[in-house]
Amino acid sequence: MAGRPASLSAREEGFVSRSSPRPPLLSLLLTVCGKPGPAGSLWVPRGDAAAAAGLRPAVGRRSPGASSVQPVPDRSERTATPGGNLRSFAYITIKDRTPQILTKAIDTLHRHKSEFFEKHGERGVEAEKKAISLLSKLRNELQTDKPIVPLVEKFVDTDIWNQYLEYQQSLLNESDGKPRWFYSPWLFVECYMYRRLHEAIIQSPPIDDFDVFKESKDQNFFESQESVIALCTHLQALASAVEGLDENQLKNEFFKLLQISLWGNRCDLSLSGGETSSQKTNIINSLEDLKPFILVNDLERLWSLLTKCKKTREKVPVTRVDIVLDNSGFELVTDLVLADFLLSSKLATEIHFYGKMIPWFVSDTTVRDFNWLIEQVKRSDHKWMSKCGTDWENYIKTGRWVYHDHIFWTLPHEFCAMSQVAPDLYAELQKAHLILFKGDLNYRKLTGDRKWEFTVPFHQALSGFHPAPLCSIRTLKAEVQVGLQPGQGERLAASEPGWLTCGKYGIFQFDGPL
Ligand SMILES: O=P(O)(O)OC[C@H]1O[C@](O)(CO)[C@@H](O)[C@@H]1O
Ligand SMILES: [Mn+2]
Repeated sequence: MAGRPASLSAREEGFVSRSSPRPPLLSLLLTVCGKPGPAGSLWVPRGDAAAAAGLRPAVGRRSPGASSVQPVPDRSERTATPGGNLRSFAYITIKDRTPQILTKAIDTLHRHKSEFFEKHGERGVEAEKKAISLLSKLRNELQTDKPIVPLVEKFVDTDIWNQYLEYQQSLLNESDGKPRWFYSPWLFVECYMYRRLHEAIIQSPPIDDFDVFKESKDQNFFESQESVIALCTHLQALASAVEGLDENQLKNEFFKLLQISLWGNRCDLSLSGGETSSQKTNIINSLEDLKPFILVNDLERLWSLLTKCKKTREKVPVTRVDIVLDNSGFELVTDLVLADFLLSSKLATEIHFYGKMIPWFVSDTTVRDFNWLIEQVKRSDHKWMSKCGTDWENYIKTGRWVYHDHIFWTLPHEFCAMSQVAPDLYAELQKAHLILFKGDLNYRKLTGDRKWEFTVPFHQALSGFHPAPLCSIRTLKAEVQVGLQPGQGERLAASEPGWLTCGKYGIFQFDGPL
């Protein structure tokens, strides 16, 4: 790739330089993300520079009167890949992957019809029909690029979502009409899709607590059994040896478990359109081979931070590590194994987890998934696996592990808006000595999903979001990456056009005092 054009770097395009009036909350959102606001433009499914600025492309790009969006080459500045794939990842996601996910959700509801009948009688069947019809309507709206419509139910976050929709509307010129699926920021429409999916379910009582993704999440866990056993066995062996480890050995093990947690992030089910994506081989054996794929490696900084805390434990008895979880199934096991080790190695004394309040991006962890997985691990026939489950349950009972729910994680806002939109959550995160953000979606929200230059410092891309020292642990599955060495991104692009989105590369990217 010939690098990002200077015209797209470090500009306030599309975010702060608008003159149209905004509702008060929206103006607030613009100011909290730093003055003059995050640089770089947003990813838009049918994005070119104008669309990225929130401006509609010329009407001619859409066949007049056409009921569906025709695939057209995305001539966005980001597509200068050798070999010439002219479509952005955002476009492909909204055009292909999200309808596929909706189709799978509809199919899942169909397959549970008799279960709904057994549980709720005719009402269950009627509810299933209703949910399916709402989801089909949603799929149609998306595929035909209809306007984004407000949410209609009354859930805890309905008002804030609708305010955010107004904000998106306010970014458009009067003649542009309503925000639409293919011409709005990708992060926003992708989140909106999952929120509308949830709306379809909660509008269909008595099956309003049905998680259409539960089955796939559970399947991912079961298919990864061998790796889970290997990990639990490794963890238990480590726990019994940990006291005798010297500083270097301990550091080595810490790095190993962090890398396992990183590669666990390859198992998300949204990138694969809801298809199975589990860990079938023992990941511990692959760590050395995978090292060259770590593009940013700030592990030493995590180590020095936590060892410093450990050394001053007499003065400050609590070291708290917060983990903003991503996917359930195998990835969650890797995170819990890491969390367990942090306690047994005394690198931390308390772990706080954050999950999603509603089913999200197919495989994201909800409290139900969290509890279910621990229960499964505990009930295993395998001695060491079951020991892990018992320990984990005890950590929760004794408060060494704490699970938090917050609706902010399933809002479309980038994290620099958190201190204003969810000050209670921001205050909670401020109590941590270190926050680990798992996964790609969290990275997109940390960086605002903007077209940053690859060399922009991570600290800058966070746009004022600094609740505590933090680290993103993420495999790359979206076209945003900051903090690279000069030339690094360009070299990767030249040798591997899909490097940003294929999930093969990973980062440990830290922000905090040195
Ligand atoms: O589970 P993760 O690592 O957040 O990955 C989910 C990713 O998959 C995608 O949905 C792929 O489209 C991205 O939008 C998202 O960032
Ligand atoms: Mn996820």
